[in-house]
Amino acid sequence: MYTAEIAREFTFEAAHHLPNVPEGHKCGRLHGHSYRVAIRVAGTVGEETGWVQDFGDLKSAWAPLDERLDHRYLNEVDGLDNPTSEHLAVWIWNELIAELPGLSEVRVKETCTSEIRYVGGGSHV
Ligand SMILES: Nc1nc2c(c(=O)[nH]1)N=C([C@H](O)[C@H](O)COP(=O)(O)OP(=O)(O)OP(=O)(O)O)CN2
Ligand SMILES: [Zn+2]
Repeated sequence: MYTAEIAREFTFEAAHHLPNVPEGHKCGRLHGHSYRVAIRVAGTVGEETGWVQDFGDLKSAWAPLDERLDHRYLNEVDGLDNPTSEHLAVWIWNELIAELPGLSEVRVKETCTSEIRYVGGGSHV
């Protein structure tokens, strides 16, 4: 018996602006990103199954979120009025945790060079 982590990556396209940045900050203007999201699930590798969880479960859990995020204006999505990558990662975590109780990490990349990683916990909105 041993534990492992599985991960799956997803992409979606969306527009946003950041309402709370200082005046003149480029991110205050409407713009878009090709977002990349990675979700990880940790658990015991089943003796019979040989896996932590079916990769397909991660895909199924993500599907309704893709519907709510892809080609959307994120500021209009309920709970994402200030859609920083950090807030988006927490939002994704909160949406997935019931479906994926082993969720261990959500990563969000809005550009090739920037990434945020959320592992749950803390107090947040
Ligand atoms: N900690 C965070 N910082 C920034 C966020 C964020 O969500 N969390 N978001 C932004 C903007 O969304 C911006 O679009 C991305 O900015 P940046 O990483 O600077 O992207 P660029 O590709 O424009 O950067 P280059 O300098 O051109 O490579 C800003 N900060
Ligand atoms: Zn942006």
